[in-house]
Amino acid sequence: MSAPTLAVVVVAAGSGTRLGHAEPKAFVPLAGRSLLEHALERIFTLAEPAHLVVVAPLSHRDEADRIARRVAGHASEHVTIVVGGATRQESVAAGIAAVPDAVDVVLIHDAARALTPTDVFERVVERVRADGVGVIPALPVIDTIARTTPDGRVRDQVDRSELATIQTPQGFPLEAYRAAAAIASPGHTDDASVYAAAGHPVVTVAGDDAAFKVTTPWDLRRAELLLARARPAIRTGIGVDVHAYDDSQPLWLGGLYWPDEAGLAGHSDGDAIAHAVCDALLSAAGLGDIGSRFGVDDPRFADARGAVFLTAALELVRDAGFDVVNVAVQVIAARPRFAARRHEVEALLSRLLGAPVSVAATTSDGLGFTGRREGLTAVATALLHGVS
Ligand SMILES: Nc1ccn([C@@H]2O[C@H](COP(=O)(O)OP(=O)(O)OP(=O)(O)O)[C@@H](O)[C@H]2O)c(=O)n1
Ligand SMILES: C[C@](O)(CO)[C@H](O)COP(=O)(O)O
Repeated sequence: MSAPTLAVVVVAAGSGTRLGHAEPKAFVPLAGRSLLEHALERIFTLAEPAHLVVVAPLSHRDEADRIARRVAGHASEHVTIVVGGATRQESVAAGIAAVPDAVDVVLIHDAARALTPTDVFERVVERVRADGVGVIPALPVIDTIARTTPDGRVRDQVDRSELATIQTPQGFPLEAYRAAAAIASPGHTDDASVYAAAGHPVVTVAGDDAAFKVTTPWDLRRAELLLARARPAIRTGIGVDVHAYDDSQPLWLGGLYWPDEAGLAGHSDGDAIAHAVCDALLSAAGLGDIGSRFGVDDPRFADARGAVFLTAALELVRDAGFDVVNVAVQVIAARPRFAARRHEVEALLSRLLGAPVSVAATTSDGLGFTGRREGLTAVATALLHGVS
């Protein structure tokens, strides 16, 4: 991919005092994913490729890096993570400094506006490119606005037809924005005011109700409800896992220990059934896969039994607002002889997942690597039901 000429700076370094969670706001979960991840997903569906700069708190720099690279996938080379400052304005400055020089248009976006639809980004970019001005999404004010005194008395009303509420992303020609930011006084609460203070024109395009800033616990609940409504009630997923036999290892399969059988090689205990089921659950919930969720560098999962992975995957799926309807597994292997313990495996997995799990097994009639008794394959499907 040639170097993008668009950059998006996502500011995610705020603490979220008004939301009141232990972790910084951008890392608070919303339907199983962080606010930051939701925000980035909507940026990576932009038609125009963009260089992404995420501005994170020092404490969550590595977490931001993991999230951004997971969402960016093959575009990860165009991701930069920087550490933010004490105010939003300082965080934006840190982000802008990291934007590559090949960029000509920059968008500045709040991670807290996690559900901002992609078309708002597109409207802003299009207008900056067309007119070379600063562009901000805006919505009309719908409430009556009054000027009040510090002790709560109403002084007068303000003509709301002249007012708008301002959202992000806010877009600018990069060079002009950098020059404006270099001479800006502190205390700006958005980027358009930095740009306008240097004498540049700023225009509005239509904002979107879904681009609201998650600020209070009520906002988070509203975001959860919006996602629940958008989510289809039923989802299916598929998972496949293959492991080679390793005579020096004990066999753990379907959560059970199989004495006198050759084990399976692999990270953790090589339980291909449990791993395929995890992938099916995560895939159905749109939560990635076992490798990206429970990486080999995560000490919780070194040498972990299948049940540990299944319990962790189930927790993620439930946090994302789903219940498991059922899981089906097909094992393809010459050994172990499965029939004698099938019911035991089904009972154990069903108990772990709180839903029926059925397991079937077949050989491959001597064909392929399973036929040559080199390894075992497990294929699983999962059906989930949205509950929130
Ligand atoms: N020092 C800061 C302050 C804010 N932000 C980011 O700017 C956006 C808008 O700020 P706001 O929602 O007000 O976030 P907080 O400052 O975290 O919230 P609060 O005022 O409740 O503490 C958020 O995405 C936030 O992460 C930032 O990157 N650096
Ligand atoms: C940039 C912004 O989201 C536009 O509405 C807003 O100004 C951020 O202000 P905050 O005081 O940092 O929440």
